[in-house]
Amino acid sequence: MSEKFSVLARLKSFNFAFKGLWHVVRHEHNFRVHLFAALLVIALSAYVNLTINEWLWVISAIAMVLVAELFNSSIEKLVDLVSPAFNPKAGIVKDIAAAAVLITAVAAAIIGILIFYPYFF
Ligand SMILES: Nc1ncnc2c1ncn2[C@@H]1O[C@H](COP(=O)(O)OP(=O)(O)OP(=O)(O)O)[C@@H](O)[C@H]1O
Repeated sequence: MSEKFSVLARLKSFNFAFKGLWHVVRHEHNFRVHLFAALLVIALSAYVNLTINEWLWVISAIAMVLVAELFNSSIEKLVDLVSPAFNPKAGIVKDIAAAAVLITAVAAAIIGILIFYPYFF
């Protein structure tokens, strides 16, 4: 049977999500690097006064990278939990999660170049 809707329970879920976010901000260097880059890009976007459409692309690209980084960190933690010892399969799982971040970062870089190039050259 499904539970009754509770505003308090929903607020607690938000709290768990922020707890996870705060954990990666404090402990994951790669996430901090991407977050710092995102803040720089947002500042640059405000400086050159992007159009609404350009803002949509920039925000989507930033979110895509940060979300991939969060899933990557989560998968790393899960792998460490279920396979603390060396295991080639565990390594592949982590490598694939890292590859997902790489793809999003390359796509975000291309989006950034296409959007900002006309403002500077
Ligand atoms: N249990 C394991 N068994 C086999 N190989 C592993 C294992 N854990 C990690 N590896 C290999 O080492 C690489 C780095 O794993 P690690 O957990 O140290 O990530 P990381 O370097 O902390 O990543 P990031 O820098 O993104 O936080 C993995 O991509 C994988 O190739």
